[in-house]
Amino acid sequence: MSIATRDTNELVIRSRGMAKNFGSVKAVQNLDLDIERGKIYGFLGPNGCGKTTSIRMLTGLLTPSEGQVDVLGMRLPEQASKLRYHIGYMTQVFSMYRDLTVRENLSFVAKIYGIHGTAQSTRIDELLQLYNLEELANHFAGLMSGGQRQRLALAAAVLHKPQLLFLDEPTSAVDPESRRDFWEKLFDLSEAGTTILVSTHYMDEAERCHALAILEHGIKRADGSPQALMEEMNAHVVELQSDNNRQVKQALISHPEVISAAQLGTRLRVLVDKTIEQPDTWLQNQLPSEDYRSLKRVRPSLEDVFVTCTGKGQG
Ligand SMILES: Nc1ncnc2c1ncn2[C@@H]1O[C@H](COP(=O)(O)OP(=O)(O)OP(=O)(O)O)[C@@H](O)[C@H]1O
Repeated sequence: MSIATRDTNELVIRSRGMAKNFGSVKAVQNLDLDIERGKIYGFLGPNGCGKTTSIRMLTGLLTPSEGQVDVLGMRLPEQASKLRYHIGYMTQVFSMYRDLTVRENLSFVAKIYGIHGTAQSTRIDELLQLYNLEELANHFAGLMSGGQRQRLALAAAVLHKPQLLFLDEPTSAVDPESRRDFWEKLFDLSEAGTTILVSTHYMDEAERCHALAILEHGIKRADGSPQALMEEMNAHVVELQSDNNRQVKQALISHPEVISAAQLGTRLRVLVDKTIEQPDTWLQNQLPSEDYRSLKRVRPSLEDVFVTCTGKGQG
């Protein structure tokens, strides 16, 4: 059965056991994904965890070493050339021509997709307006700011109205305000039915996704909605205030039950293994009372989930 013919919770991307080896480097291992239509799905992980390699396999640009991959009902790599007309891909590195103007770049992309004449100029005018590029239409892409380039790259990626959009770390070179505006555009696209797969190493960005996978060393450590990941996290979070945080931290991380103790200004955010039923009482028993001024349980964040499932414990 073609997976694109289901009408409820239709899967746009389904992979089983997807893997890629580069010689002895296992860039992606045994990756299972189920991504539903219209959702914004995130790949969260540090540099080198396999985000780009996974995206390149899902776009059909790279052949997996192993596994079964279906995207928009097309089997990869066999149907990769057909898939290309139905997806948009915004690469990590700015890939527009720097010595062409904004309009010329968009016109070039339109021609690749066979959009000519009035259809082309109408669509380009629409995109210039939508992505706030009208006044920059005749500017050279190479002379624009990070935020402007990003808007141009997004306009180019959606020019042919793809059903599925891949964005590889799209906001790493832009300021917070441009990031916020960019995410507004992504929600507009999602609302209109476009499925978006976005990779990031920013926690706040991952938290905006409908669902995400946390990747480390090419392995999926966890997946689900940000809310579910936080609720199901394998640790309790306790914050304490102390006058000698450095020392208290050292004392705490010597306990195997303490997954991490991270200093945040004057606070220490401590992740305690879920097997400890009363983490606040347990911590009080481990520390002399003069070592802290206050100690309380707090709600987990996505960063806590990331630390817990990747073992990045001593941060
Ligand atoms: N063409 C290649 N040849 C050899 N090794 C590669 C190749 N492409 C990626 N790798 C290796 O595969 C691993 C995953 O890389 P990948 O680029 O997918 O990670 P990433 O999460 O996207 O990181 P970044 O954000 O830095 O791009 C890394 O160890 C990388 O060095």
